[in-house]
Amino acid sequence: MKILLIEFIGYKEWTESLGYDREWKIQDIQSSIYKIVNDEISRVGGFALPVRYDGLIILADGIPNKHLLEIYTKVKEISPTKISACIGFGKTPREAEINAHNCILNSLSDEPKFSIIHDENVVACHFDYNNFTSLTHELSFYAAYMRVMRLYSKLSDSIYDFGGISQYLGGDNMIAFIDEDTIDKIIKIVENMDEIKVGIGIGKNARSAMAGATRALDEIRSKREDRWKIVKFSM
Ligand SMILES: Nc1nc2c(ncn2[C@@H]2O[C@H](COP(=O)(O)OP(=O)(O)OP(=O)(O)O)[C@@H](O)[C@H]2O)c(=O)[nH]1
Repeated sequence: MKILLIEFIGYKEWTESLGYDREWKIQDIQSSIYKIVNDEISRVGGFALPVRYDGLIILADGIPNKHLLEIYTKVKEISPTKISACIGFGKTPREAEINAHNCILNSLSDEPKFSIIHDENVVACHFDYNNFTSLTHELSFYAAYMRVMRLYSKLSDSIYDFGGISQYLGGDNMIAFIDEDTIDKIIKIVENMDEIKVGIGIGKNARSAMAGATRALDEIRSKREDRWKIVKFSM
C-alpha cells in the first residue's frame, strides 16, 4: 500500500504565535487546507484523511507521482508553516504510514523525492450504524453522536491491530482503509457487532474504492438482508 504523509513542521509554535484568541483562526485555516486538499486529491482519484489536522494522510495507490507532487506543492503554498512529506510503502496502510513518518523524521532535504513503486488495489470499508436516525430521535443529537464515537473508537483499535487506518466521516459514518488480505477479518468483526453494517469497495485508487463502498452500502439497504457486501468499482 502507498501513503503520502504530509506533516506541518513547527505547527505548535505557529499556533502559539496567534495569541489567546486563536482557536477560531486555527479551525478556519485547518478547514480551508483540508477543503483544498480534498478537492485536488479527489480530482486525481485519491482520498485525504485529515486525522489530526496538523498533517494529512493521503491514500496514494493509483495516483501518479506527478499528481502527488502537485498536491505537495499546493499544500506548501497554502500552509502557514513549513511542510515535510514522504511516500511510505507497506503491506498494510498502517505499515505504509509508519514508513512515511519515519522517512519524514530521517529526511535531510526540504524537497521530497518520490520513488516509483507499483500500485496496489485500495480497499475502503464504509461502516454505518444501523438506524442512527431513530437513535437520534430516542436519545438526542449529541447523545447519539457519543454512542457512535464510543463504538467507532473500539472499532478503530481493532482495525489498526489488523493494519488498517480509519477516519470518522460525520453522522454515523466511519471509513477504514485496509489491505485486500484483511477483508475476512473486517467481515468477522462486523458479524460480531449487531449495531453496524459495512460496505466494502475495492478499486484501483481510493476514490473508486470509496464509491464501491458507498454502492455496497446502498445495496445492503435495498434488501436489508446482509450486514456486509463487497463491490469492485472502476472509474
Ligand atoms: N459522511 C456521510 N454522512 C452520511 C452519508 N449518508 C448519511 N450520512 C449521515 O449519516 C446520518 C444517518 O444516515 P443513514 O445512515 O443513512 O441513516 P440511518 O437512520 O442509520 O439508516 P440506515 O443506515 O438505513 O440504517 C445522516 O443524517 C447523515 O448525517 C454519507 O454517505 N456520508
